Amino acid sequence: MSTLGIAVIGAGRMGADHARRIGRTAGGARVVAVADPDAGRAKEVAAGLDGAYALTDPAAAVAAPGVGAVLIASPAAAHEEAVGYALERGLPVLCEKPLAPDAAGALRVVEAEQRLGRRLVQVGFMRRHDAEYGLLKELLDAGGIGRPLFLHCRHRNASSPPFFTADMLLGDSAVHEVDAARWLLGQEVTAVSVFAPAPSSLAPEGLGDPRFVLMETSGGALVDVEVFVNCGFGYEVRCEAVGESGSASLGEPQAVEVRRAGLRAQAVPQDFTVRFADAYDRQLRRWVAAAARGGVAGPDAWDGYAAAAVCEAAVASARSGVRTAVELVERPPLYR
Ligand SMILES: NC(=O)c1ccc[n+]([C@@H]2O[C@H](COP(=O)([O-])OP(=O)(O)OC[C@H]3O[C@@H](n4cnc5c(N)ncnc54)[C@H](O)[C@@H]3O)[C@@H](O)[C@H]2O)c1
Ligand SMILES: O[C@H]1[C@H](O)[C@@H](O)[C@H](O)[C@@H](O)[C@H]1O
Repeated sequence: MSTLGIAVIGAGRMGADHARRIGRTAGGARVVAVADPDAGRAKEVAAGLDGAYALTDPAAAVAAPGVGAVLIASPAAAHEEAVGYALERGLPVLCEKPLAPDAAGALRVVEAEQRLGRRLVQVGFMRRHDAEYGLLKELLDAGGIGRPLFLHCRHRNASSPPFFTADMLLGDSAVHEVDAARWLLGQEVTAVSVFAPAPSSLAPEGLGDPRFVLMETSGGALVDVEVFVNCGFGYEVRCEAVGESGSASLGEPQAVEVRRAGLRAQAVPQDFTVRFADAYDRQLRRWVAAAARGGVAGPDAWDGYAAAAVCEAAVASARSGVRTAVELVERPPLYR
């Protein structure tokens, strides 16, 4: 089997992390080019990879000799353009979430794939590759707790980066729960309402952190999400599914429990690269195997579009204070 050459677009935190993982865990692939407008970052990441070269132009990286697939980890606003470079060349793509910052951009990707007549774009909703989420999905699909009535979700980050905005709290963070809910339930989100307590005085001003998101689904379930990106104590993602005949939950701490000095304690992971390390590896292995055959293995461009549309409605609801319906175009046959 020949080795799949990958161009990594965006050499920040996630680009660097994925690039390292490709060499370590995704057999049959290697990074051949790294592109970032910040030449120093591209060089630094490429230097840690055997034989990869650094560029500042994403289009040139995608067109570089030996590139057979593209991993995009630039900021959301740059995703659509980079996906376009890959699709022009018929190359498989793993694009970090969100597929685009708005539904219109994500829909243009769906339309470009339809013109090609092939699904080439996978979106980096890595929770679908997490072992606990996988078990919950199997249980729900098997009817193990009956018809699902509720998903109660919590999404907490220790702190948000300096560039984080109120809209990103929904489009960049809660977007994971939007995708997970659609996937776990096998239903679309039809309406969304966003509520907020008085913002945490410990969060950056103007961020409106935390938020409470309530989603209604096509099958009559309700999904609530606490998104709190400056909780201070660590990274915590939990989900409890409640069905007609039982409940199931994930995200309880997996760490060793220590009893000392009158306390019983377990460490909380400090960020996503720890909590979802296995999921990122599994996502890469599955994508590399599928990309070598010219396809995808996980959430596709339609999923990226549907999630973007829900987040856009959530942003509208957060601004207006009003329940907002989610409008989706008809699902094209390519994604059925
Ligand atoms: N799946 C996850 O758990 C997860 C976690 C963190 C971030 N993300 C996603 O990954 C993406 C990147 O996030 P990050 O935390 O690595 O951000 P980052 O700011 O650390 O890195 C982004 C990099 O992209 C570069 N860049 C800017 N414009 C570019 C362009 N037009 N083309 C190529 N590179 C460009 C920047 O110079 C920077 O080096 C975002 O979409 C984010 O939502 C996903
Ligand atoms: O980009 C990151 C990433 O997607 C994390 O998984 C999520 O927990 C953060 O809230 C988000 O900002």
